[in-house]
Amino acid sequence: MSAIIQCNDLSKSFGRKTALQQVSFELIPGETAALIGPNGAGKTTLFSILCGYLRPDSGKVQIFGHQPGSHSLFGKVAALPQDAQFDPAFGIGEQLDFYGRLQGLSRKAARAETTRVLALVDLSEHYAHKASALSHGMRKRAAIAQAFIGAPQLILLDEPTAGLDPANALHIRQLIGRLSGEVSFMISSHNIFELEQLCNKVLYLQLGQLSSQSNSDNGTAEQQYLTLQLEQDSSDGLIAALNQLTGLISLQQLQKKELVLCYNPAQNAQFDLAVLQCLAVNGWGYRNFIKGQTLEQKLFSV
Ligand SMILES: Nc1ncnc2c1ncn2[C@@H]1O[C@H](COP(=O)(O)OP(=O)(O)OP(=O)(O)O)[C@@H](O)[C@H]1O
Repeated sequence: MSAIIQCNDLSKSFGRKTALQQVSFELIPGETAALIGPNGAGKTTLFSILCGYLRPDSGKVQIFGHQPGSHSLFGKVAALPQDAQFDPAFGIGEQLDFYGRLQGLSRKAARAETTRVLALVDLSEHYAHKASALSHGMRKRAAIAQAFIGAPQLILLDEPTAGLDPANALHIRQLIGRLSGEVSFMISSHNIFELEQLCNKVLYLQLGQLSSQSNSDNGTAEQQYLTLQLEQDSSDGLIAALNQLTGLISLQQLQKKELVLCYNPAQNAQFDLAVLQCLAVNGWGYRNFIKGQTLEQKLFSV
């Protein structure tokens, strides 16, 4: 299967500051990738290289087999930069029309495309409004609409929900989730929970190096995980009872109310049911019963 993004040994420095060091990864069709890392890890630098705004010092990067920024990618790759801004002097619809025109659409087609993408982000009524008249969340949604213009096959979103309230962030997550069957996304965010819901591939950058690439599978045929969030603090009695269950490999207490159970499904295909029964019989309540580990647990081995 040919890769959508292919990065090999990508390095980039700014003076003596190394922003990326021999970063290699690929994104294949059907994958939605999360780019995670602490402040200064190199996420924006990597995005800028993928968008063709910056050139790497060394290494190779190809998108759909072409160099980032190349003419062949015109209309195929769209991006939402972290600090995307609209000109405060013009209506947002007019500016979206302009982006459509830049993609080669006729005036009429560009207007129709603006109508479509404004509806996607729930801003249909705001065609004529200037950016300065919109709230921060609405401006962010309008910027995201810009990335959906035309028919891009890859959309790079740098912190798409940063600064949004929970309702607006949910709206954007739902939109990305809905479109991810048709379009490939690469998304950077500090919100691990959000990325866990949206992405099936995780790239973890730290000090410019890719320290972990995990596909969000949840274990192997021999080893599966259950995460249990309890209503009350766990007790010796509860842990002793769970330790009796057939198939249990290990039990880890992450917090007073959170346990991760690793088990072998070949030894007990109904392990999850057995856990629920054990809780019910003993009158122990639970708030959440998650099949698998959370992304936070996987990345940071907590
Ligand atoms: N134009 C630049 N000139 C000098 N140093 C830069 C430049 N751009 C980035 N850097 C440095 O490169 C490193 C990576 O920065 P980058 O912005 O890519 O990180 P990031 O992971 O996007 O951070 P954040 O989460 O804070 O946005 C940082 O140490 C930063 O200071």
